[in-house]
Amino acid sequence: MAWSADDEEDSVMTDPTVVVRSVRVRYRSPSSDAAAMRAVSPAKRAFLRATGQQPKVTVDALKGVSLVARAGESIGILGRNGSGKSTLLRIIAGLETPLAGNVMARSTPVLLGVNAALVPDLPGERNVILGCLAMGLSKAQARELLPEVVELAGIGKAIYRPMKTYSSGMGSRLRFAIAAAANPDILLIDEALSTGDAAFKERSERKMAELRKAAGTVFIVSHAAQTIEEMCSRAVWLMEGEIIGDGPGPEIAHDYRWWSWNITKNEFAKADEILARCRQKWAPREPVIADPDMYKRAPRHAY
Ligand SMILES: Nc1ncnc2c1ncn2[C@@H]1O[C@H](COP(=O)(O)OP(=O)(O)OP(=O)(O)O)[C@@H](O)[C@H]1O
Repeated sequence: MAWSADDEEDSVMTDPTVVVRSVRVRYRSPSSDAAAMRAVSPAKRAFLRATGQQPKVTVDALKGVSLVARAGESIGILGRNGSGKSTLLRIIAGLETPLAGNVMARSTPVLLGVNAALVPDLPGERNVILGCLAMGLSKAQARELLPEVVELAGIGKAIYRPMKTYSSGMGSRLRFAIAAAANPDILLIDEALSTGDAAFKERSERKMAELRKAAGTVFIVSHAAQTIEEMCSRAVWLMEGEIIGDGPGPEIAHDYRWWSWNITKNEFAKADEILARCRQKWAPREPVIADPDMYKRAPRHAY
């Protein structure tokens, strides 16, 4: 089902694959900022200094994010560095628990991350088997998929070399091929697709179209508005942990690109205008699910 702002069904969403409701994620991180040290009590400051520690500060990575993904959608997640894109993917993958809110998924999402559990000392082909096993496939299924993964990754004879000898682009391509070959219902991709050449791009687009056709959902994180524009039916623009806009891929990517361009040119008033327009036109909506039983069937996180 294509995304449509005018779609009456938008308020009651049918066929959801992933539901993210009011998710907040907060990190506590040590900080060398002198102001952070000044903010703690004198006793605590003395303790931290004596033990060589730094005070902790709070980072609100996601500040109440809601979205519903539906079967057949490819959803791009756009935003500047530190806007919360990877955090959102990790939350959807169930790798982190939110401070508040919850995430439901129709099936276990497969996250293709830069830290996918592969072994740098082993050749690419051995890592394909390991990756498939990690996604729950049997050894026989993994062996069967090997040629398809090798073809999709398209890294030639490098497949026989240890992964630690790969360029970052080659590594990303192999990880994408491993994750996609298992035909997951929900595939989460963090920045892999911008690293390939034209042939890889075409193959990966074809694979993603296949997954979507099988009524799956693909999430793609990218800084590159063009990747989102070309590959995603829908896009979510994140800024400082909040959704600025959630709408058709090309339109959101266009707004994001214009906003970024104006920021680069120090045209802050124009950038603010684009932001305000996008917020107004493509504001995220609180999910209302046609089948509330889904929450009972597939709880991933509890309040
Ligand atoms: N483990 C962590 N501990 C503390 N802070 C974190 C942690 N992980 C992420 N953050 C902070 O949360 C915020 C969002 O980070 P996130 O990695 O989700 O951003 P991003 O949009 O994916 O960035 P990038 O485009 O640079 O990959 C950032 O301010 C980041 O510093």
